[in-house]
Amino acid sequence: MTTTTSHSLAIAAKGLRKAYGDKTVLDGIDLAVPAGTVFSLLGPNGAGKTTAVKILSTLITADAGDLHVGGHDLAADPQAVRAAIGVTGQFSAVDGLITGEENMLLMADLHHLSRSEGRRTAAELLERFDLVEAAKKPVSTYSGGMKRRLDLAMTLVGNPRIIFLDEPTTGLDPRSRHNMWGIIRELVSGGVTVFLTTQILEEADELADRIAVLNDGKIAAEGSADELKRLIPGGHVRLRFADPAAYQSAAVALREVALPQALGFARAGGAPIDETLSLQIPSDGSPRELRSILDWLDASSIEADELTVHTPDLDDVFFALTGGTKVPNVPNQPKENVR
Ligand SMILES: Nc1ncnc2c1ncn2[C@@H]1O[C@H](COP(=O)(O)OP(=O)(O)OP(=O)(O)O)[C@@H](O)[C@H]1O
Repeated sequence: MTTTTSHSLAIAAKGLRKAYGDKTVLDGIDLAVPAGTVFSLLGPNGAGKTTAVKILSTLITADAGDLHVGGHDLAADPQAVRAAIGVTGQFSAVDGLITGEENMLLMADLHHLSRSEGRRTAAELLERFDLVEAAKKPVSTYSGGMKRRLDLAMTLVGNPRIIFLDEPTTGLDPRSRHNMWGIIRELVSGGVTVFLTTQILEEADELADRIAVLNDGKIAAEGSADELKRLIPGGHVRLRFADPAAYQSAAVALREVALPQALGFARAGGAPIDETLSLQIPSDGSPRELRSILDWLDASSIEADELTVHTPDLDDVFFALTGGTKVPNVPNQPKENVR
């Protein structure tokens, strides 16, 4: 980022502020999104993600901030910004009463395309977004995934180089979500810049080059997914027992046996999680540490029924940075590798 000039930034915000009454939503945040990348803004409900999108896409004005989108000053030339961007998401322009094709043609009209060019663009995009069969049907009959695809297709009519996607896959089933991710990746490989807000941390992990976590009006942390994961502790090995007696003796052994501190056992004994008969041992998940844990289990004649390795994921980052649940004692996290 240090080498990125303001020239190659698709979105640049300095000191962006917005308050509603006495509630400060954005407390002077800085954003820098290089052209052709995906930037994801994460944050708990009400953190101000949509507010940021609305400001940067000219729908509402900021109270303060030096804001540039597509190289244009947002305050001085909002028209030029509007010409450079597309917005889809929570405030979608899709009209459910007319057909998908009619929605597309309406959009082509708004962009002052000629009749033939409008028809050609609509046909191309309907094809690209797998909506040809549905094109002549009212949008009210579309599934959630089809509506999102149409929404994005409509946004692309004006060939924007910067797209704001406000929670683009909320409510979609996993297949539709993955389809949408594929579409977004394709856009980015064509040079489009994507500003993405999402509640789905896996989505940011999958798509974003850089992620910023918004909390209490400030950017709590910013970086690539891997950089953010490295910010917080949370790696551990979890041993699960089917037999309460085996669990008990392992818990006692873990507390009593002097485990080598150098291997990260300083908090040996971890916090027993009673209902799940599980024990956690802080660990970076490296083969060396795993071998050491397995050796210790053998030497202590402890038979665990399951051993899982948990490395910090974006959920952990989110919890840690937004003041949520303590890291890492979150039982039954989905992203574990059972060994
Ligand atoms: N027009 C408005 N008038 C007053 N308060 C508003 C207005 N719009 C948003 N807010 C408040 O500003 C805060 C930020 O809202 P915003 O919709 O930007 O959050 P968000 O991060 O997008 O949340 P979510 O994840 O729930 O969509 C919230 O507390 C919201 O209630």
